[in-house]
Amino acid sequence: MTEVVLGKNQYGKAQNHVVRIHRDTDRHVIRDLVVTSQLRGDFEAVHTQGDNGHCVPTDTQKNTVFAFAQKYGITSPEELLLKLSEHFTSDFDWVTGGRWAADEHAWDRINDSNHCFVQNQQEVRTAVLVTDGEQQTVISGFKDLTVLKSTESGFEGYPKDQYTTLPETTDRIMSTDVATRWRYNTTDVDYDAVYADVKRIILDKFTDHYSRALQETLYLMGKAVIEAHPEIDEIKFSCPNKHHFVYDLGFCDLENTNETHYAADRPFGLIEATVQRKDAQDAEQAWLGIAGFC
Ligand SMILES: O=c1[nH]c(=O)c2[nH]c(=O)[nH]c2[nH]1
Repeated sequence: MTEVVLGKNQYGKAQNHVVRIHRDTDRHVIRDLVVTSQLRGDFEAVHTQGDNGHCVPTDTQKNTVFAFAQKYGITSPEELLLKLSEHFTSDFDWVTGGRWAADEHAWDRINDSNHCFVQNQQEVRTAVLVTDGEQQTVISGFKDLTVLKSTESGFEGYPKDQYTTLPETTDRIMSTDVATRWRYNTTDVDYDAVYADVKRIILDKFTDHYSRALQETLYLMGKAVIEAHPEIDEIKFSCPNKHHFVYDLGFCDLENTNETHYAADRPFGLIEATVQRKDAQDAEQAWLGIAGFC
């Protein structure tokens, strides 16, 4: 007789798109979030017995996201996720944890208007909260922050074999779409302020040195974040190296001294790294469910 058991599971409502206007004064504030709520706990019977007695509907989870946005406002994505987690784990005693995630699109004011906004397409902010019993782990980040430096980057000194054709360079374009996530070692955080500061550090570091490889630049970014923020134990990056090749215009006798480039969209280098506080606690469980490296 083959024995079959239920393994790890979680369920909920994905991608609840909630736009909350804070309109206590004429100067409105907009928070635009896509929120996913998933519960973990004793859901054996719903899977194996057809017994929904423990199955808090995904529809209820969706309603709770919108109700909490209204009731508490959205001060930061992370704080909304923490409220959802505390609610579900305290109101339903078989819910022992879960995973809550939010992507946030930022809006800027048009001409400093009180109520007209233009979407800021710079990056998408991300937040994940994983709750397991008493343990709450918050991982924040962003993706799709496209940056480019037109000089102060090179790549030399690499090993060469019979397959190497890449010429060494001390002056190339370096460009990437920064995707990063960082893990907090506490939930006592001013999430919006730290977010703004981590983004500032990453952009500052991108500019402040001659880069010998994208790897070096990512490490310097991560190191600066960990040094400046004791509440962050590790930060991960996943960054494409968006190659820009100097276009050979010899066919029409035009000189091209590092000016006109062919921006190749593929293949691309893919540079991924974790920078962490030495001796920080391992938190692999919290990273599970994050697609790709980060
Ligand atoms: O910054 C870089 N890192 C690499 O590992 C690499 N490999 C490559 O071909 N070009 C580059 N550039």
